[in-house]
Amino acid sequence: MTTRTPLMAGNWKMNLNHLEAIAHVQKLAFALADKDYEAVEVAVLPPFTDLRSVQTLVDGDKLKIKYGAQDISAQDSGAYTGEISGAMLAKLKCTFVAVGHSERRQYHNETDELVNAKVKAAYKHGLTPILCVGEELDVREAGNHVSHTLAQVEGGLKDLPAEQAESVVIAYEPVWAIGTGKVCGAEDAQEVCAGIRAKIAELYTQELADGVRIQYGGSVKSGNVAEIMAQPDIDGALVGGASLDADEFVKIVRFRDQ
Ligand SMILES: O=C[C@H](O)COP(=O)(O)O
Repeated sequence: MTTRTPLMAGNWKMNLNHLEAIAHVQKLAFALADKDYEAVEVAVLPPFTDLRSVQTLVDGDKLKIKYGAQDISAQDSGAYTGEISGAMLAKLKCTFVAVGHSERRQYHNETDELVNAKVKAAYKHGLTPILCVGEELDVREAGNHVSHTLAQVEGGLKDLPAEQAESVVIAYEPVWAIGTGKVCGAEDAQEVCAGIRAKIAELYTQELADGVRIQYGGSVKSGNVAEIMAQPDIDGALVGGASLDADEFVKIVRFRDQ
């Protein structure tokens, strides 16, 4: 049986300036240092303006916490005002980059085609994309949540070679559960995550799909993380609001203790 190391990632969204970021990561590192958390990968996704400060801290103190960006340009360089390239993120030694978060899809009209180009840009620069997918409330109510989400997975991975797809992280985030306090039931989330794994097996191989990590995101807290992580096809969490509270995020990382 394939063992997948859980990935607990905090997506700070547009919160915490670079000074607050340093204090926050120091707090996380201190709180996590007193107990072995080797079996869980921990990452933070700060705003772009914090990344250099986080890199300096992580490098300087040799922290095990990984970090990444919340978005990436599909372009390599040039006249794209406001965009940040994969090369820039790689230079800051980012490990991860979130791609296609629902807030990017909703507020910046990101399509599956653009998301796919961003996934490819991430790999081009040695970054691991966290491909975010998930349905809106009306889609869930119409019973089309699985097909909708699988279409986003297929679109995001289009023409991606197996040697890249094998390391992709998929984050299933039902849009109606993001920041609302409404958690998708663990079994409902499992249903979709199992579907995602089956779709990846169909696109590639079962062996490849068995190694891909699938996160759940949407109002994850210390109080519900254990039940979510107990699902066989859920390998981590993409945590928004609760990741801004260092003590709460540490509890989420230590989901096995909850
Ligand atoms: O990327 C994280 C998700 O959007 C979840 O956010 P949330 O934990 O605040 O619901």
